[in-house]
Amino acid sequence: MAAPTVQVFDSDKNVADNLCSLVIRKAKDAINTRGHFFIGVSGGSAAKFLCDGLQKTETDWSKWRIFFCDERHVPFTNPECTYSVYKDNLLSKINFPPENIYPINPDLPVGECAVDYAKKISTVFATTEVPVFDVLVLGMGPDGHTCSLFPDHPLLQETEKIVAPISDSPKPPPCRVTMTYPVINKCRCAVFASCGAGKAEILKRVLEGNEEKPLPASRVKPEQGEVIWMLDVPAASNLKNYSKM
Ligand SMILES: O=C(O)[C@H](O)[C@@H](O)[C@H](O)[C@H](O)COP(=O)(O)O
Repeated sequence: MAAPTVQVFDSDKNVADNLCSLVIRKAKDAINTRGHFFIGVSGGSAAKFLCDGLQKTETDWSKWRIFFCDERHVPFTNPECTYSVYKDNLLSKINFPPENIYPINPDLPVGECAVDYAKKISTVFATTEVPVFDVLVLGMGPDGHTCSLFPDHPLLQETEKIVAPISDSPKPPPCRVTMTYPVINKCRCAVFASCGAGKAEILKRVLEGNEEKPLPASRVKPEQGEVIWMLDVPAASNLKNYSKM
């Protein structure tokens, strides 16, 4: 398990550009070596970065399989739905086979929905083992949460399920479906994109804190994979050691 790589850029635009370049590079490698590219995506600013940047790219979209690191348990028509953000702002603009993106089924009650989503992932990966994602694109909230894994929440202790429901999310909406550490920490590459001064304090704790009860974002430590943090200067401003790209 290597230490996280921290990359600091002079603007959020450069964070977005570099995030998209990394994803495209990883997609190319995965398609060349294994035939498919399995990616998990998140909401928030990471969604905007990916939707804006990836639509300009050349890739074989038929080889992509897109899943959600977490999703709000709301109908697709609800503006809070992360799947619809990608559908409206990326998929509608590229030639993407609609069957190769896997939203949750929000018509199921949240507990069943999580079970159904875990099954969907295992079916697409065609494995009974924990699936290995090529890339998980993650965001981090100002409380240090990532996916829908929040500080001090019992889901941080999940060791079996790869996807779990949550119905008491401190960040609204309260009901969500989220990947858990057993699958997150099997991925080949986890990349966080975090921008803005509002992230500076928590980033110092996440990256340099060495805390007894690590914050959710600090617990992203893929056994065989890498963790990359892409930050802008304001987000990185409290860190001791970093060099600007
Ligand atoms: O469903 C959600 O609420 C988001 O996925 C959320 O977890 C987000 O990733 C972080 O809050 C960081 O968001 P920003 O990068 O926009 O600050």
